[in-house]
Amino acid sequence: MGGEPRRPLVAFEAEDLGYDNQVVLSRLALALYPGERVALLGPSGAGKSTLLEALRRRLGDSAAWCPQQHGLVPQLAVYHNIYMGRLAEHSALANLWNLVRPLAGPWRQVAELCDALGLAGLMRRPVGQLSGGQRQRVAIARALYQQQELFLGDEPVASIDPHQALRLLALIEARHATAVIALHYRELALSHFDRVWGLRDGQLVIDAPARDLTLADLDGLYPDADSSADEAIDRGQP
Ligand SMILES: Nc1ncnc2c1ncn2[C@@H]1O[C@H](COP(=O)(O)OP(=O)(O)OP(=O)(O)O)[C@@H](O)[C@H]1O
Repeated sequence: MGGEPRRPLVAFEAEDLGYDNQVVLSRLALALYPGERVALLGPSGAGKSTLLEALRRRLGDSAAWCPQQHGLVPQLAVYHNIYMGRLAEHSALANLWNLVRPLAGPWRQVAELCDALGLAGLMRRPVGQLSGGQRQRVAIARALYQQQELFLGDEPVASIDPHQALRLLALIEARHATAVIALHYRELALSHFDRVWGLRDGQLVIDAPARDLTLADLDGLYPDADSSADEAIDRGQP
């Protein structure tokens, strides 16, 4: 009976998050527990990136990070962009050498990720020559390559079609015990996550287990809700 109370990995207790002259999320109170998969929803400008950045600052290097702007170097090959996920683990000399002649171990690991992400055959291609969806998958691969327990993703499947988005989310889930992922597919939020955080008008208005929520609850986050994208996913599923 009883046992140790669960300890959150990170918690905010009535904190204001924002920028110099603007509070974006006021009196934010939430906690992230080990093993939770959280979908972060809300209309554009609601503060999803602001919250993810704050989580990232708190969690530091223990979180794999897939940012919205990707932060890829267009002149460098896919392999090198993914390798950068763990740049800090190697000596400066090893990193320099790797630029000229890829190290065998990292090359194998990156190749395995590229296979899983549908990027096989593109490892030597400069990222600047890839499509938007391919770049997004390189950004996901770089975050997966960090091999952390926890994944923070700022719309990592935004420019990817819903069916592939499902596959990529499954890949992320399989490799991370805990995740917070901003996304726009409401149906996916309910079917593939444990918990939903919903932001609207500067507040966390939903913080609930996904099983307790309906699509209509999530529609309420969006001023001009349209579930057609989600319905498209429904129709496409076997
Ligand atoms: N670096 C910044 N400096 C000042 N204000 C910012 C900065 N980044 C974002 N904001 C503002 O903070 C608010 C929330 O932005 P944020 O990027 O967190 O929203 P979001 O929910 O991630 O939006 P989107 O879905 O469009 O990516 C917006 O009003 C935005 O203009």
